[in-house]
Amino acid sequence: MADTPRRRFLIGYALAPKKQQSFIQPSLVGLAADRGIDLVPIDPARSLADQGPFDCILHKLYGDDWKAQLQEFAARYPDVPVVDPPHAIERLHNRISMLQVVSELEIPQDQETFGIPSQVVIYDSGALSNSGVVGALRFPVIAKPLVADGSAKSHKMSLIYHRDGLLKLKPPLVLQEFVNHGGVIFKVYVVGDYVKCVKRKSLPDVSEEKLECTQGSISFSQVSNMTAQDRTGEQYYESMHLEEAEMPPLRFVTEIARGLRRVMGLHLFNFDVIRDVKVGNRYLIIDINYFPGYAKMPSYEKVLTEFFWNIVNKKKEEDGSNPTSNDVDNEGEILVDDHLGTAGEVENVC
Ligand SMILES: O=P(O)(O)O[C@@H]1[C@@H](OP(=O)(O)O)[C@H](OP(=O)(O)O)[C@H](O)[C@H](OP(=O)(O)O)[C@H]1OP(=O)(O)O
Ligand SMILES: Nc1ncnc2c1ncn2[C@@H]1O[C@H](COP(=O)(O)OP(=O)(O)O)[C@@H](O)[C@H]1O
Ligand SMILES: [Mg+2]
Ligand SMILES: [Mg+2]
Repeated sequence: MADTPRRRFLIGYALAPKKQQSFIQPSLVGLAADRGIDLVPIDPARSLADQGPFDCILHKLYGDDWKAQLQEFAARYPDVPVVDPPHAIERLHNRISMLQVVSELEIPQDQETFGIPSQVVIYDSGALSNSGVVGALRFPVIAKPLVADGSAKSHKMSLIYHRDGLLKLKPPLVLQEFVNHGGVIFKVYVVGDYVKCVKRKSLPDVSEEKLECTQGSISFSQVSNMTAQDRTGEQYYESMHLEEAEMPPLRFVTEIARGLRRVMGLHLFNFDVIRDVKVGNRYLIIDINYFPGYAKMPSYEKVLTEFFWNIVNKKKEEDGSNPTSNDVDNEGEILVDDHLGTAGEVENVC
């Protein structure tokens, strides 16, 4: 007797063209197809509810029209998961509400502690010269656009050495104390119950001497995404030995990832963590991003395919039955495959 054909699942994705190009690689589409999952593009210009039928919607699009489309879809197909719900993503579009979630985490802080850098939000230019507002901040500070909506503008930042450097800034923005962290940033990628921490180059430390003799400010954008070419001529980056930087403890980043996931109700995000050089066991979360650049994660195809499989098969991520395995290639990075609810499964395969 012939085998019953295996059921196929349809995941519709709605992504900006650049994101589609980086994320929807033939290798991902192929691996997912081997597991019975077809990834198909959604046309956002057409009614979403009239496309499909889908077993899951995957998206990173914003705007009221798209939100209305998702709402209409959810009303018609309440059982189809939308990864992730717009209301949960939206708190990441503001750099204040984004980091408020960190204070909601209930994680014991024994060997390591965590938090966020001191910061103030500035809505109007007058506040930039108001001692009552900026007086409590220690310089240098980083000025970040308040809005984090994925636009190039929302990534444009300045490192400000002194108070007079604040005056040319354009609110609304967040002024956040710059914390010396040895020029290394840890990016923790979360895919459902899967957590992976990698290290990247960051801004160099600012010494007291440098602070005293430096005027004004410098502008930068997406430092950890810079290529070697972007940095040509900068001796600092050439002299840095990223591979020597110690990783944060696995259990610690995994607990934070798990806590953030629970508080935010998101499946797909990453967060940026720095380690305070002055207090070696203190970690600061400085940024949380929805649906980041997963294609930069080694074996992202496998991790994402397992995630899709769990979603369409309605596997509870907490039940320990997630088949995501630890055997993916990790190229010297920390890889944690955290089956929520099952203790002691954190693994360092560096
Ligand atoms: O494009 P990539 O691969 O650099 O990914 C970007 C992320 O880089 P990362 O994975 O953290 O190194 C990037 O992370 P950072 O903000 O640079 O920490 C953002 O998530 C960015 O999305 P958006 O512009 O904020 O909507 C991400 O951009 P999109 O891919 O979503 O456009
Ligand atoms: N408080 C801080 N102290 C030291 N460096 C920081 C701080 N905040 C940001 N940075 C540096 O600036 C970069 C960009 O800031 P981030 O908040 O991650 O913005 P983006 O959303 O554009 O990635 C970080 O990757 C890190 O290198
Ligand atoms: Mg960042
Ligand atoms: Mg960001």
